[in-house]
Amino acid sequence: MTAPRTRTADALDVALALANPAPRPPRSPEPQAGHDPAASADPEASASAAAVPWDEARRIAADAGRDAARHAEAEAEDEVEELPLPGALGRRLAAPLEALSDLPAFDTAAMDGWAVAGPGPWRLAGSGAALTAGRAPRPLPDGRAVAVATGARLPAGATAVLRSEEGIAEDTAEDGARLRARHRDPDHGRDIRLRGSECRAGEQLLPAGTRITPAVLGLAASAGHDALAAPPLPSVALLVLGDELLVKGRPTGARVRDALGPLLTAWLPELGAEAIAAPRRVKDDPEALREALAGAAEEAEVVVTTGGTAAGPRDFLHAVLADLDAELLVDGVDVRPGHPMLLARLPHGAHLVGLPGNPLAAVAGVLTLLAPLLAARNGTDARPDPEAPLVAEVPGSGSRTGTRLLPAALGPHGLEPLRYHGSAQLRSLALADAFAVVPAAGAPAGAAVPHLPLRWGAA
Ligand SMILES: Nc1nc2c(c(=O)[nH]1)N[C@H]1C(S)=C(S)[C@@H](COP(=O)(O)OP(=O)(O)OC[C@H]3O[C@@H](n4cnc5c(N)ncnc54)[C@H](O)[C@@H]3O)O[C@H]1N2
Ligand code: MOO
Repeated sequence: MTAPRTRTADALDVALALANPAPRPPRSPEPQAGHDPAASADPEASASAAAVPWDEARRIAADAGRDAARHAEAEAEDEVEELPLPGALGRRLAAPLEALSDLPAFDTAAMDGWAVAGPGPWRLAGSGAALTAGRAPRPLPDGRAVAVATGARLPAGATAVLRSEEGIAEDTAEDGARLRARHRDPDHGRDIRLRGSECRAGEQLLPAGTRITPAVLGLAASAGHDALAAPPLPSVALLVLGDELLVKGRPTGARVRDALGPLLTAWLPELGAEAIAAPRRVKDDPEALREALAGAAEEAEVVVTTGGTAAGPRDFLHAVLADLDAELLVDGVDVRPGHPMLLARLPHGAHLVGLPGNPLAAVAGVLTLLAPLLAARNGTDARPDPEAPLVAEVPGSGSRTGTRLLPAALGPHGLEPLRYHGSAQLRSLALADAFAVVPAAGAPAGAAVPHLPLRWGAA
């Protein structure tokens, strides 16, 4: 994707290139640009001993999603809804999509010109007015031609379409209007879309479970459907933790804006899930968190929390999960950012994805745990990550271990890591096309590395 270069070139130039020296932020004594305080404070010291390798965390999340799919399958039948076409977008087909008619439903002109019957020259039928799309034509006797527009239903007896640029129509005194081919007669069947050449009525076009994309809506409409049957998407309850978070206005005093409520709410449909409600704000208080989690687990298949995953004085997630007898499937992942992310199974079967509070770390948590969980829940097989060369060196991360996920622009020469990749920073993410997956030791320019595409696309 090269568009960000042209559309947002200035912003991208600022964000590009890990190796470039960072501009000094205005009126701020804080270091910036890859020297995010949260990222440079060495969390190794208190990192969970149970942290699993990044790939394994993704596998565990996908396994959990498959479990959830088996569980959901039993209940899905009662919940299938018939949705008018636009409303079914993003869901999955409950049943195979069948064609309700032949496609095309009739022989159709593929070009503007004349429908001809048999070899030329031809007598031009009718008043000379063209058959246009939507009109039912009368049969065309042998030796006749009639003007047609692209998409028009062809008359019975038509053997080919002669394109307008290939034919010469002239009025003759003795015989009325005549048509001849400029060079040679069209071959039999030329520029005719035959009835049923795309599909026959009753034919299966797509299997059950296919994601309903704009293309699927178009195909369903072409094939005669007004509505599609689809079970609801997995439901997600979003709990945003942190007394310091503001929901509007500028960051003031010691308080910051909640970035994750808006980001995650908007991302869920693309991840194949539906939020049950607006993000719920939860106080930094263990009892409030316990109640919120227990309530959310009753209402939603997946509970997503933000913040409170670490071991700070106001981080209560671990304690509350223990109190609820949750089973921790992943407790910390060997990845930066996003290290303290977690995945748990709550007592009545709902899954909980605990995203770190630092916003870029939370996004890493979505890609590592939530996306594989939901994809597998929706029956999507994991595909190998695409690879692309790094256009610039990524230096090693010193004493730190773990896979690194770096927001990157994907251009014609490969992946260009972006500068603002600190775990509290979203500036580069907003311009990124993908996360480059880089080992802790770093990688030289030109090395092919896997990447996780951001399907929303920054272009
Ligand atoms: N001693 C240690 N401290 C920390 C470690 C560690 O291993 N040892 N890990 C660090 C890492 S890595 C991360 S990531 C964070 C994770 O912290 P929490 O998940 O507990 O998140 P909070 O403490 O609640 O918040 C962290 C940070 O993020 C801001 N935040 C929270 N929610 C939002 C939101 N919705 N929108 C915008 N910003 C948000 C919050 O204000 C804090 O600044 O822990 C490190 N610490
Ligand atoms: O570095 Mo944390 O990993 O700030 O997510």
